[in-house]
Parts: sequence; structure tokens; C-alpha cells
Amino acid sequence: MTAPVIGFIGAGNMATSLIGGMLQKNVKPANLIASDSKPEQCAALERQFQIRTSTDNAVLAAECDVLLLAVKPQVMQDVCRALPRERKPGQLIISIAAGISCVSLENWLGAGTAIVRCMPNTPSLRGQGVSGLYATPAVSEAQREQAESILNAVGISVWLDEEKLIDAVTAVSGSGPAYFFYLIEAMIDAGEKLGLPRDTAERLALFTGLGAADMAVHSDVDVAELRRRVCSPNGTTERAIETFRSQGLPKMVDDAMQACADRAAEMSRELA
Ligand SMILES: NC(=O)c1ccc[n+]([C@@H]2O[C@H](COP(=O)([O-])OP(=O)(O)OC[C@H]3O[C@@H](n4cnc5c(N)ncnc54)[C@H](O)[C@@H]3O)[C@@H](O)[C@H]2O)c1
Ligand code: PRO
Repeated sequence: MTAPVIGFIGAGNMATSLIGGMLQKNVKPANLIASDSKPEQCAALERQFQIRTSTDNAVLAAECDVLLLAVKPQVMQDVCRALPRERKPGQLIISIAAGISCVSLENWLGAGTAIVRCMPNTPSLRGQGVSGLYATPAVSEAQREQAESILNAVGISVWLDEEKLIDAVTAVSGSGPAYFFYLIEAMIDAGEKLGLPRDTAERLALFTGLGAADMAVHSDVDVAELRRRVCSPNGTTERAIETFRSQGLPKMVDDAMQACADRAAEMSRELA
């Protein structure tokens, strides 16, 4: 079977992460093409990845087996409406936009379009991405496999039975890297305040994050147990965890993730 040609409309942060990750997994540059309204963005991608680019989205619509829509939610309607209705037969559309429903996409792209909604995240660039996927009834089994194989080339993916769960995935893993980066930023600042050189604090915090995540992924006990194993009775970690608890960290995380999911739902209504 010949490899599908995959086109990225919108060649910004997320498309760059996905393209970079796919190329590291032996996807051939000849099978990838990207379009962006900014010529300088196209030039940057050509230099970085040696893939073809265009400033005309219609070129991709005509020749790609999979069209991955990676523009900001606010411009998605205009981008979709401007695409020709006559696109490559059997084409699968994958949208990675937060808060853009399949109903809206179908309205803008034409009834019966095969659409997969996907919520990836930026660690895809390192092959460590996480994606939630939802398929409309028009998507065939072969197209589901196509979508899965694209996202699995850059990490892991999970299928969702209900579209609304994409908002929950956005709150956990789509936006999630930013929460960890924010915590690491705070740990670096605090480490420096405790007297460490900043670059030392940064190295310690980053590799602690890496080690903790790797250990948790490969552990046969849950993360609560792993946490307890770091906490000696009446020791140092217990003091830190008690400070997090008494100052309301779990509630804060709950509120932040609810706000994230609420914003995704709000965007679906605003941009419908
Ligand atoms: N950044 C993330 O962590 C992340 C994670 C999951 C999903 N997403 C989703 O991915 C999408 C892209 O986000 P991003 O962070 O990569 O944004 P970005 O701004 O980095 O990239 C969007 C690109 O689209 C281009 N563009 C704008 N109008 C265009 C048009 N008419 N035709 C072609 N290209 C056009 C812009 O020039 C830009 O390069 C969003 O819908 C977002 O919800 C982002
Ligand atoms: N970044 C996008 C946003 O902040 C979507 C998930 C991650 O809207």
C-alpha cells in the first residue's frame, strides 16, 4: 500500500510539532506538505524539514489523502469555507482545533465529510505526544486506522465515544504540558531563592520531572503510592506536601481544568 500524502493547513507550533515527530518516525518528507498564509512560515518549514509548502490551501485540498487542519480556532471557519468542495476523493479531514465541533466543520466543509476531531499536544515533537480522537459516522474503519497511525507516530492516542469528551482531553493533556511547565518554572524560581545557581535549579527541576513521569509510566503501583514512598514519616517531603494540601493545590488544579474545559465548550458556541 502506498503511504498517504498528509497535508497540514496552518504551519505553526502544533503542525511543527507533529511534522517534526512524524519525520523522526520514518515518515518520508515527500509524503508531507504544509500550507500557511505567511510565506516566511512556509520558508522556515522548508528549511527545517525539507518538505514541500504552499501559501495556497487549495493545493493541499486537491492532492492530500489526509488534510490536517492546524489553524487557530478563530480562523477555522474562513479556512474551511474557502477550501474547494471538490477535494481528493476519499479524503479524511483531521481537525486539531480546540473548541470547534464536528457539526461546525461539516457545515463549513460539506455534508458527509469524513472528519476526525483530534486533541494532540506539543510533546509530539519528541515522540511523546498524547492525543484524544473522535470520529464522525462518515469516517471509515480504514480512515480511523489512518488517523490513529498518524497520531501514534508521535506518541499515544485514545479514541473517545463522545465528542464532548474532547473538551476534557483538552483540559488534561492538550493544555496539560503548560501546567507542568508552569510548575517547573515555579520550582526553578524557588530553588534559586533557596540559594542554588539558576542553571543548577533548572537542571534539577527538569530532570526530576522527567524521572518522575518516566517512573510513574513504568510503575505497577499508582502515583499516590509513589508519592507516599517519597514521604518519610515526619520528614521533609511530608512538610512540602502538607503545604500544597493546606494551601489548596488539589482544588486549584480542579478549578483550572474545569475552566479550561468550560472555555473549550464556550469556544464551540462562539465559533459555531
Ligand atoms: N499549541 C498547542 O499546544 C495546541 C495543542 C492542541 C491543539 N492545538 C490547536 O492547534 C491549532 C493551531 O495552534 P498553534 O498553537 O499551532 O497555532 P499557531 O498560531 O502557532 O499556528 C497557526 C498557523 O496558521 C497560520 N494561518 C493563519 N491563517 C491561515 C490561513 N488562512 N491559511 C493557512 N494558514 C493560516 C498562521 O500563520 C500560523 O502559522 C489551534 O486550533 C489549537 O487549538 C494547539
Ligand atoms: N493549546 C490550545 C489553547 O490554548 C488548545 C490546547 C493547547 O487553546
